This record gives sequence, C-alpha cells and structure tokens, in this order.
Amino acid sequence: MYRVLFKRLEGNSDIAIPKKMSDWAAGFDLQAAIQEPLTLQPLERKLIPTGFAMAMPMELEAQIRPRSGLAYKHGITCLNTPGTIDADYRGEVKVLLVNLGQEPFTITRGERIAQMVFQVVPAVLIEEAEELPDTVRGDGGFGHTGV
Ligand SMILES: O=c1ccn([C@H]2C[C@H](O)[C@@H](COP(=O)(O)OP(=O)(O)OP(=O)(O)O)O2)c(=O)[nH]1
Ligand SMILES: [Mg+2]
Repeated sequence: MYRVLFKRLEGNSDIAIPKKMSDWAAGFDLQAAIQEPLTLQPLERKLIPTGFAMAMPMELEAQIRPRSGLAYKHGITCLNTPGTIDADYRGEVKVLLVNLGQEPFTITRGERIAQMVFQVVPAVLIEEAEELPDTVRGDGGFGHTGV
C-alpha cells in the first residue's frame, strides 16, 4: 500500500478527499472546486481546479482520466487524457476538460468530473548506443502484419 498525502487548498473545506466509489475501483473520483457553475460550449476546453495538492512516493505517477458516464452521456472528456501528475508536483491538481458533445454542458461545484489512477513508474536510465539488439520485428510497424 502506498501512502499519498492530500492537502486541501484554502477555501476548499467542502471538497472531499479523492474517493473510490467501490472497494476495488481503480480510480479516485475528483470534484470540481469551482466557485460558480461553469459552462463548456461544444469544442470548448477549460482547466478545472480540484482544490487540492498532493505528495506521493517518487516511484508513482497519477493519471487523470475521464469518467465514462460524462463522456458517453455528454461528450465531456479530458483533452490530454491521461493527464500526468508527476510525483514532484506540488501545485493544485487540475483537470483539462473539453466538450466534444453537441450541447453546452454546465459543471457545478463538487461535481465529480474525472478520476485519478496511480501507477508505478519504473526507474529508467536512457543510454545512447551506436547499435541496437536485433529482433524478428526489426523496423516493421504501423500495421506491417496486416490490418
Ligand atoms: O491533467 C493534468 C496534467 C498535468 N497537471 C500538472 C501536474 C503535472 O506534474 C504538471 C505538468 O504536467 P505535464 O508534464 O503533462 O505538462 P507539461 O506541458 O510538460 O508541463 P511542465 O513543463 O510543467 O512539465 O501539471 C495537472 O494538474 N493536470
Ligand atoms: Mg512535463
């Protein structure tokens, strides 16, 4: 079990700690910490504050992902999905929503707008090399096995 510190930012005492809606859910739901209701017109994007910052162990990242219900019913998704929260980021977590639906969509304070999934990121050291080890695939890609 990894321990992640959650810090509620000033003026957000009503915003809940990111919460799983079932015991084995992968994602912690995130609430919109906006002061006033906010409307996204079709194709409009807006950065939505969540009212908190956090600190996680350095081997983790957090991914900000859309909620499928909002995507299916209203065309609301995260433009940069999955958004990446770096372990060393101490700023407010924000959600970049875009309205891909055909109707304006209004978000109110406290609405669950996205979810956050934690992942382990392997430590990687990139080294420059003159030659790469051979493989059967070689440079085949982009559908070279057929569609
Ligand atoms: O959906 C997101 C994506 C990013 N961030 C924050 C946390 C992350 O650690 C930081 C930087 O994100 P990213 O690396 O994706 O953006 P960048 O354009 O590369 O910015 P930077 O130069 O600050 O790394 O912005 C969010 O709050 N929400
Ligand atoms: Mg970056």
